[in-house]
Amino acid sequence: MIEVNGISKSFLVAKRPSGLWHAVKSVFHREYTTVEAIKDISFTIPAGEIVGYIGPNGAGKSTTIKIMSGILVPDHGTCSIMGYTPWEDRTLYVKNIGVVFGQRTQLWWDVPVMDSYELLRDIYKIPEHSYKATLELLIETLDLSEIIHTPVRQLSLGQRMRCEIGASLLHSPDILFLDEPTIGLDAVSKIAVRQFIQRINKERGITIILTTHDMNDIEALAERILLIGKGTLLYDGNIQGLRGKFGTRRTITAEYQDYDQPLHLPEVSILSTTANRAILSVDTELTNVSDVISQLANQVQLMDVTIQAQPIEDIIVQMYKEYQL
Ligand SMILES: Nc1ncnc2c1ncn2[C@@H]1O[C@H](COP(=O)(O)OP(=O)(O)OP(=O)(O)O)[C@@H](O)[C@H]1O
Repeated sequence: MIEVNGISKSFLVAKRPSGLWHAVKSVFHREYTTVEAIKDISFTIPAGEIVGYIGPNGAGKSTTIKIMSGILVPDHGTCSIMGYTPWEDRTLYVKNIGVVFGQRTQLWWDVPVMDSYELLRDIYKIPEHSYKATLELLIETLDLSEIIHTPVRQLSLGQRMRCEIGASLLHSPDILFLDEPTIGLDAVSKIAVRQFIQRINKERGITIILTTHDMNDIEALAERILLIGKGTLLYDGNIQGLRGKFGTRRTITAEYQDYDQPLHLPEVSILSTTANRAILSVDTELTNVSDVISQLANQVQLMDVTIQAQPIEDIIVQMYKEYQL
């Protein structure tokens, strides 16, 4: 459904020197540098998949999404989405996609949300019967009935985001690009947005490309992760693969009867200890968890032990470090 092949994109950026003399000089002679935003990116995405597109700030995520949604033209490479080249067949192509940029709005600021929706209906030439049916469904599933007649500027961020997602789905697209859809939302709204994304993917088979810095979004939603760093694709696989490759640490929390001697646990990082509790970090590539617990049991009277896998957030930080991002 989506085939991206060797796309690259550079931007020519004017150097802005500091100091008055240099600023005056640059009016007559401007120097430029080239920023390579993405380099030779390739991937394919089958219909119905949810893909998390992740990477640190400035990695090239938005540039890729802009190329895939037809806003930018790459310098090299090809991109075929549902048979369209996004930047060439834009008018026909946009009928098949929905785009939500969490930091920007596609709704008219001063008018009620409903008026924006009706304008979008006209822009996309959505037939009245299917518009009504979709609208009803969106009002119900995104809980819009209380807010749809309110001007956008009076909405909270979470309410606006629900309306934005609704707007992007009015024309029943097959593909949805979501750029930071949960940014700035409270915990309850984040969960509501995630559940909705999951639901439209499951029930309507919409393919979703999600960029986010929120690893909980990724854990909740993405079956597959594409990791980009400094414009290059570094990892393409699932979360389990990521854990296997980078998430080798486990945290052991042990509760025991009061013990006032130092613990002897070779190859283990002791994160904290009190008289009756220790938090340990174990690298499973160096030693295994059961050995650590039996060493511990030889020294203290254990009451309770919990073992936690490394949080996905830590794994990502480790990956960024490993790739020097
Ligand atoms: N219009 C532009 N003009 C000049 N440089 C740009 C432009 N758009 C992006 N860049 C540069 O390209 C690189 C990639 O930017 P991009 O916005 O794609 O990153 P990103 O991964 O989306 O980052 P973030 O997580 O911060 O949103 C950055 O170095 C950025 O400064």
